[in-house]
Amino acid sequence: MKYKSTRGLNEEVTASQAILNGLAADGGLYIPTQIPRYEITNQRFLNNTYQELAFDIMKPFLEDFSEKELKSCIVQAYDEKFTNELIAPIKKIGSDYYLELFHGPTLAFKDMALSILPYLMTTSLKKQKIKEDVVILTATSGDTGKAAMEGFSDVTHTKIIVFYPKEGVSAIQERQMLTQKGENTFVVGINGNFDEAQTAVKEMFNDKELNQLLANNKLRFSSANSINIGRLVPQIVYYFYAYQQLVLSKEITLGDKINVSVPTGNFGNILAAYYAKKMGLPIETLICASNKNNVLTEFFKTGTYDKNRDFFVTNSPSMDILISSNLERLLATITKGNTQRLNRFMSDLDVQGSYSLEQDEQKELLEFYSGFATESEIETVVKAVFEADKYVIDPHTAVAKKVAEDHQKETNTPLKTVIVSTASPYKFPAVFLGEQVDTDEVEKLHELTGLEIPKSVLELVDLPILHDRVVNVSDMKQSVVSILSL
Ligand SMILES: N[C@@H](CCOP(=O)(O)O)C(=O)O
Repeated sequence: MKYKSTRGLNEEVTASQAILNGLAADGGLYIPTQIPRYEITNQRFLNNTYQELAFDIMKPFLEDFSEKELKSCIVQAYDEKFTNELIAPIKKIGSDYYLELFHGPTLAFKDMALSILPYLMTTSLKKQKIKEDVVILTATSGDTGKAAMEGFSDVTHTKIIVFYPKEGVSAIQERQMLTQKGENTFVVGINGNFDEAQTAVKEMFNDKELNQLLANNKLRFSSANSINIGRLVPQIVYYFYAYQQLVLSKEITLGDKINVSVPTGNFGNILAAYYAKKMGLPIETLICASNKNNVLTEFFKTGTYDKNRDFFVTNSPSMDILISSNLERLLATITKGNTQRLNRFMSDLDVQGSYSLEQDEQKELLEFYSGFATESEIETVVKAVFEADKYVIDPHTAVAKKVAEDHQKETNTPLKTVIVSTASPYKFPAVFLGEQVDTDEVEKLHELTGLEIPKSVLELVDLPILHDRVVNVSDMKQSVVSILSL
């Protein structure tokens, strides 16, 4: 198994090279040259622990990792830093199935991949005999940044620089980032939105002058965003694991189809579900759930992607995104290797802010159902779920729940739908409480719901603020130069 660029660069690289590079040299995203099959009827599937399943699913994607290397990465990643021994438990609430992906150290689904990425990265450095240190450039709308810094904190031969929209994350998300320890961690607020952060980061990856400066200082860039296949591949695992749990609890029979509803921003999480389906997981419909920044809803309904619209800062900030990077990987499947066509889409997106698929290219979109939730719908859902079942969900999960309901109403599907629960409600207490609250006021959520406050949230209030950089978007490159003393 090798990886190639979505944009047609005539070079195939190994998994460890793709992980180290992050982005291909032509600006494209790495995609696997083939998607391996995983038979859920195999003898091991139903008996596997999360860690064992992670090995079986990830191994074919990481062909140049030895069995010993991959097992060591998995064992170090999925350990007691997850507060639930199942790592990614399914909770049946009423007639819903929530796949809880927030039991990691930073309380968001990003921990599922960012707990293992540092190990994959350092193993890749050794495998490729690279003497340079890696600078992980990351753009975040709130969750990736903290999870990436936590994962890479004080990891030798790495430095991590995170850019986040200063006015576009929750108070808890910001405090989580600003209190991050580790000599090698840097976080920079920007006067701009996530799209601007991500675009500038991608530009830096392909900035020849900057890369030369890095090389002169024995450094090289990589990414902790889901554009890196080292982020994407570990995210495939929990879809199989969810299915396994549904079978074991007799909610479904092995072979039954299910739907998954995924809160979607940068399109990485739902793309992992799409890859799981291609590998053989019986998923009928991939429900792409957006917030008010509903560029993807329109895309799946019309075949036109148009980012020329207002950018809203919402109560589900991690999904405040209008340029969903990973959609490029879906386009690579849709265009069936016609990289000229894909490049046309990408340049149209750059130049005019939109592109449209032809009728025959829209067939693959039928795998998806799309919908969105407004801010007030999110609040209503959060409250309704609590009133009905005394279960607290975060606003991103509420988006997935609302769009799953829309899908159910519209299609009357008899299939079970897994709602992907991407963050702890304690990261966004304001939505339940109906008022902005600071870090020292989160017990209000506990008083009203009885939901246990995670230790890491309780500790936040006493941790010192360690980062205070804020820059304009146009100064992001300069801030990297200055942080790295280039
Ligand atoms: N929702 C993300 C945005 C970046 O997405 P990623 O999955 O590509 O890292 C965030 O919380 O930062």
